[in-house]
Amino acid sequence: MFSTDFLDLAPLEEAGGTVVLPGSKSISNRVLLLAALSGGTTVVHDLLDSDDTRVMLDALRALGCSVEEQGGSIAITGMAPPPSGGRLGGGRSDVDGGRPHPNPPPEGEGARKLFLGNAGTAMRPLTAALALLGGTYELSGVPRMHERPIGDLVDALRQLGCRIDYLGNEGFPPLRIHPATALQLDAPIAVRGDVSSQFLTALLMALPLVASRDVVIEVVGELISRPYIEITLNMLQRFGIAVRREGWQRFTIPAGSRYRSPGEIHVEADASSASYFVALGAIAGVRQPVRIEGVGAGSIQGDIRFVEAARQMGADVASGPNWLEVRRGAWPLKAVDLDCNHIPDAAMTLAVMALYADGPTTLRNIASWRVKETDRLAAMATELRKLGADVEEGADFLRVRPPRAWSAARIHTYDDHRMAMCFALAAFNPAGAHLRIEDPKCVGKTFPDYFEALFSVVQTSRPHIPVICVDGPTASGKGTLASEVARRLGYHYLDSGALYRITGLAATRAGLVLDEAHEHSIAKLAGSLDIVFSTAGRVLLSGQDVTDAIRTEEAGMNASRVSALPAVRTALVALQQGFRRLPGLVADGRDMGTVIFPDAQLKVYLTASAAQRAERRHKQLISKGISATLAALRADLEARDHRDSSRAVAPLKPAEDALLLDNSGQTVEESVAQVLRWWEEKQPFSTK
Ligand SMILES: Nc1ncnc2c1ncn2[C@@H]1O[C@H](COP(=O)(O)OP(=O)(O)OP(=O)(O)O)[C@@H](O)[C@H]1O
Ligand SMILES: Nc1ccn([C@@H]2O[C@H](COP(=O)(O)O)[C@@H](O)[C@H]2O)c(=O)n1
Repeated sequence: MFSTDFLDLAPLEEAGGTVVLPGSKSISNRVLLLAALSGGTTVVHDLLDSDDTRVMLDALRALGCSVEEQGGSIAITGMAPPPSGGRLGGGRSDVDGGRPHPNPPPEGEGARKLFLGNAGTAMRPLTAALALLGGTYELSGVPRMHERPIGDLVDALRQLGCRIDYLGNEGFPPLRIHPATALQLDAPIAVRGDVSSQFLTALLMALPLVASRDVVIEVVGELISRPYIEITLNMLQRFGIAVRREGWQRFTIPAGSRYRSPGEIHVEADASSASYFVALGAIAGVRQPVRIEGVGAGSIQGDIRFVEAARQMGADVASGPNWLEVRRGAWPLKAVDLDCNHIPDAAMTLAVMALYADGPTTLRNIASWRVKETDRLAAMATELRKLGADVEEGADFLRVRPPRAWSAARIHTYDDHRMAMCFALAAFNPAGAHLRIEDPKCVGKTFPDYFEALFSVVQTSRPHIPVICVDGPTASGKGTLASEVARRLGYHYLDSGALYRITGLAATRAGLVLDEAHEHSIAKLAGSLDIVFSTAGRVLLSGQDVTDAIRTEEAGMNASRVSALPAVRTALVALQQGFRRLPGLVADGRDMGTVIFPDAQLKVYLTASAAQRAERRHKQLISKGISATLAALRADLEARDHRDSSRAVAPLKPAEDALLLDNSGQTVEESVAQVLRWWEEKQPFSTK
């Protein structure tokens, strides 16, 4: 996951390849709660690992469920019934025993506190289940969760006899739940269906816990987002509850319903997450299709119907039971006028596809967007306008006219995963306008590796991929600076010196003398090195860890010797240029800006006085327990600098367009800040 402040997207050109999608959030959180409410153990395969599922798992643990990792799957052992099989919740007389028994708060504590982040799929169903199960709880979340309505659900539960207080604003979390006194199950329970379908879902999942008789739920108003109710009914069926339904207005939980674990259950991939890759294929699947694995025509998720909408806009989609393949069909895409009530989440992706359409696109019946992670109608309109689109925002619709002139834009994401994911698709704009996605880690809610997945199937020409070069003499701090700048920007990092160090080490180990007479043998060796830079910061040569072996002063000197041989340098060019991958690269060395990436967008030539550098290296070695004298170190580095800058090929020197940075008097943070400022000044959406 990209945990940077922002992620800059270079102009993208095409897409093609395969993505395997993570599990559905909607199914994952329903399955977790149902497993917790069932007796015995349920092994859940392909569970989504994201912020919202982590929040649910933490809550279930706090309630006394056992949660165990089992070879990539999760085993949930449900809340046990009370030891005596007796009644729960303060001695209610109308419900039977044997129901799940949440872990009560420790003696003396008022309420068990559950923090549910911004997960509506945890807040709503847990409110209903805990209100019926008994015990005292406080349910809270992030500030936005406290702005998301829950009043209709609380009203429905209060009709039943549940006792729930608002701890902040009336109608919104945080909530305090007390044990109910007596439950009224004889009259139908009325719940509004036109604000969020999660209220009905919450009741459908909670009421089987107390269905000593038929329990009827009546939906007031037009039920929105019906496909999510279909998922709920489907999951309930898998856990032994056969709800009877009359249209979309009346649902009956039969008397004697009781949760039964299916033992094992597979979570299908997220159809809403698939929408970004369906759109990707429609926009950029020019020479090859984008293949999506994990979800397909057989999906139980309503958002799979996004495929129909994408087809209407021109996407060429082939499908199998659990895969989709999407290519560009009509281009530009065809403008549409659509009722999106059945695909509220995925419809956000249509709003971005509309940027590439041949006329205005209208998305209707999307009022529910206003009460999601953010007010998505307002957020969408604001951010689409930044790109140059003409947008009309209605109470429950959005009309998008594609930009006449695209603008580079910083996309604010409002802590809303879907804003980040769908806006990334604007990077294919024909104007090549740059895009900055703010707070990219918000995708962690449902698809933590979204951007990694995206980068694995998109292509662009090399010159579009940003590169920052940091060249300079030894011990000037290039590696320290470059790796930190890469981390802050979410870019790849190339330590080109390590390649020469490895070559020197491999050649020495092969018994080759590091001189001109062996130039071609060393070059041949350099061209065939099996090198891995591990994510843990280790360097492997043919599977062997050489991290420490290449860091000695001797290895540095040997690197300098082999690097003076032109054939060796040539042998390493393609390898180094191969590091230029999306979303960008920071490379440090001696000739990054002059030879390897002459078109780099920013070149920095980093220096410090020889005395400073010798002192830094001295400290570095001493801290590793390696003894050295300042005088010897200074002599060594001056000898190395001399060899590096006087060699015939790619000598150490500043590129003509490099910015000079003498960091003798600077801290590491000051030099990093300086380079990031220079980088920012080069961005098209710079505030300067
Ligand atoms: N601006 C700075 N102020 C103080 N110390 C620094 C600064 N930059 C780097 N250092 C320290 O100097 C030492 C050498 O830095 P680093 O290894 O990054 O240099 P380098 O230029 O990459 O060296 P080489 O070319 O030999 O690989 C490190 O211990 C680092 O923490
Ligand atoms: N682009 C580069 C990088 C390094 N070298 C040579 O390798 C030696 C070791 O580099 P470090 O950055 O790890 O110290 C260095 O002294 C250079 O001789 C190079 O030529 N080109």
